[in-house]
Amino acid sequence: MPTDEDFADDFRGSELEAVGVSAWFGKRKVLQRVSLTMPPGSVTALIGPSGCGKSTFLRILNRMHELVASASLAGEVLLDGVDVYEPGGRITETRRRIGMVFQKPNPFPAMSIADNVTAGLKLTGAKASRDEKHHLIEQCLTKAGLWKEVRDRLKQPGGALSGGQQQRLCIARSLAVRPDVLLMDEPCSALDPTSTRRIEETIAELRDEVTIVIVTHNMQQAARVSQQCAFFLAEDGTPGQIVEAGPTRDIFDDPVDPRTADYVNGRFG
Ligand SMILES: Nc1ncnc2c1ncn2[C@@H]1O[C@H](COP(=O)(O)OP(=O)(O)OP(=O)(O)O)[C@@H](O)[C@H]1O
Repeated sequence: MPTDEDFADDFRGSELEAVGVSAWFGKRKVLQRVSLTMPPGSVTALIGPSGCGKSTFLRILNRMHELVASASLAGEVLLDGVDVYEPGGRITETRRRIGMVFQKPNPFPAMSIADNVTAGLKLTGAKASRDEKHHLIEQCLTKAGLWKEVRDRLKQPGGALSGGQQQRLCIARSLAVRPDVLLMDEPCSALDPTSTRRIEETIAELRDEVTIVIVTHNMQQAARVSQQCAFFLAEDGTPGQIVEAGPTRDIFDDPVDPRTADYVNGRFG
């Protein structure tokens, strides 16, 4: 059961590194030798046109890719230097340490707000007293920027919240199992501009504690929230590759590759 001290002392995020990652669906190769370091204390944005493999790459990072029957992959994903695909490695532990927030908010709609936050603890087998749970609920909802809005209605169903609130509830649920990395797959694409801003503020507040990797189609959002960007491209039916990765400012203001400049300036994609 995580305590305040855990969050305060060692909830600092981990380094995630993809080394030569390729991916297939059946015989079709969709990613070609992608390498990327995602450092702690920072937000890495994955950008690029539709279909270039950003979501596939994200799902490889926490072993969700293998849930698809036809899917296969090559390469390594190192979490603090240890390959998450190492034989004998525990999938549930990888998915606990590397959490995921999806495009569409997916709280358990009939479950209370409070129970939604602690829902992941059952999967990890963590035991907690009532007081510990209450403390964790407040802590995670606070970190997700939702506590003040819901503290008087914790027993109401998660499905009764607005879309933006539901997404912040999902972030709180992810945080409750104390991840080292949080993957976010277009977390704002179903939200209005105000809710989007609220999530972006939450991301900014969380990045000192958990390494964040976010897929976004919104270039303004990538520029606002990330410190590092990776531009993916799958040209003419070839598998997706990283054209260029580096500090966000360089990718937007001084990219090396003309294709990066064209993409971030909205000339294609
Ligand atoms: N479950 C699947 N089965 C077969 N092919 C898939 C599957 N999921 C994705 N693909 C294919 O893999 C390629 C990469 O898809 P992916 O969703 O990773 O791209 P993306 O860059 O995230 O796209 P978008 O920005 O539209 O979400 C695409 O050609 C897609 O059609």
